[in-house]
Order: sequence, then C-alpha cells, then structure tokens
Amino acid sequence: MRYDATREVMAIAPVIPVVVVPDAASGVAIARALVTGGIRVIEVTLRTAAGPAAIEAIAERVDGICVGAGTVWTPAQAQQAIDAGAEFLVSPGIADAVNAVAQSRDIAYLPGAQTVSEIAHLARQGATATKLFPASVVGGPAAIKAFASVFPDVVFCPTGGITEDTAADYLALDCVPCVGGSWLVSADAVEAGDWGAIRAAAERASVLGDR
Ligand SMILES: O=C[C@H](O)COP(=O)(O)O
Ligand SMILES: CC(=O)C(=O)O
Repeated sequence: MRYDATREVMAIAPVIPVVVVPDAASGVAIARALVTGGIRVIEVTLRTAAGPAAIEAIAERVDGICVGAGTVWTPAQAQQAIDAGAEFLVSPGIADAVNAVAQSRDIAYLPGAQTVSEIAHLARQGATATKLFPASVVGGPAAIKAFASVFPDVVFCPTGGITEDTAADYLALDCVPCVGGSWLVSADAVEAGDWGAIRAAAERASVLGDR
C-alpha cells in the first residue's frame, strides 16, 4: 500500500477540496481556479456520472494539480478512476475491495473511518493515514486528539462539516496535515460559473494553518 504516497498527497495543501462536478468542462474550470488560487490538489467525487470524465479532462488539460477520485466504494469505480488518470483514491469509510485495487495498481489511497475500531481495522492493514468522516459529527478536534493518543503513527484528514472558520482548529493538531471540505467549491458558484469566487476561496484556504 502506498501510504507514503498518500501522505505526499496530504502534504500538497492545507485543504483537499471535495468537489461534485456536473460535467467535465466545469471540472476543468474548477481545477484551474483552484490552481490559480494556490490549491494544487482536487478530489473529484464519483457522486455524479461526470466524475470519471472530469478526472480525465483535468488530468489531460490542467497543469500543476494532483487529481484524485472521491466517494470510491467499489473496485469497478476504483479501476475506472485510475484509468481516467486519478492519482489517488478516497473513500468516506472502509472499503477493503477498493484498498485491494489501490494496492494492485500501486496508487495512493485514503480510506475513511469514524470510530476507534475502524481506525484499528485500517491500521492492522498498514494504514498510516485515514480520512475521518464526518469529522464535525464524530467530535471535531477533541475527538481527533483522543484518537491520536491511541494511534500515534496515524495522520488524519478530517472531512465533513469543516468550514473556512473552523479548519484552523483541526490544522493546529500535529496529526492533521490537511482537512477536506466542499466549502471552496460551492454548488452555487459552480452553477453560476463563478470561477473567481472559487479562486478567492482557494487563496484564503492556501494559507490556513500558516502552511
Ligand atoms: O459530503 C461531504 C463532503 O464531501 C465533505 O463534507 P462538507 O460538504 O461538509 O465539507
Ligand atoms: C467525503 C469524501 O471525502 C468522499 O466522498 O470521498
């Protein structure tokens, strides 16, 4: 498993934007706005049918961004995303079959956990990096501090319910190199084609946590 590569993805920016794309062209415009704003990583979720095409278009047409696939639950989705050009995969929870594809294709993988037992399950497989979703619901920074006390070798990417105002509270923890969030790329901005708003949100996010 490429958890060293997963940690490299987590080190790119203080925030991994979690994005829902209506079509591939919007994905390209969003990715360009993020890069211009200083965020060189994007997680394109497979929650819409346009996800794989958007990943492919971003990989081909946007320089300087690391594109990954989110909401990956099945091996077929994992294979399709990698074939499209995804450089990393993310699951909101445990998806062992996706982990197996990530291992066989030698690609960075960020699996999700919500509980101590789930983190332990991932740690037994060798994971040293996990998503924590939905972070604000499972207890926010206080919960992560408690998890870190029993998993000192694991770093977390908390995601879910985090905002521009609360991200720094998570990033202040040594075990949190980055957070995930959808706030940079709002559905309203995408619908309006307001790429300037996304660029501005990326500019503010790029300096969160003084990184
Ligand atoms: O659906 C959840 C998103 O992927 C991340 O959560 P968020 O929208 O609360 O930032
Ligand atoms: C929540 C998230 O990161 C995902 O859908 O993969």
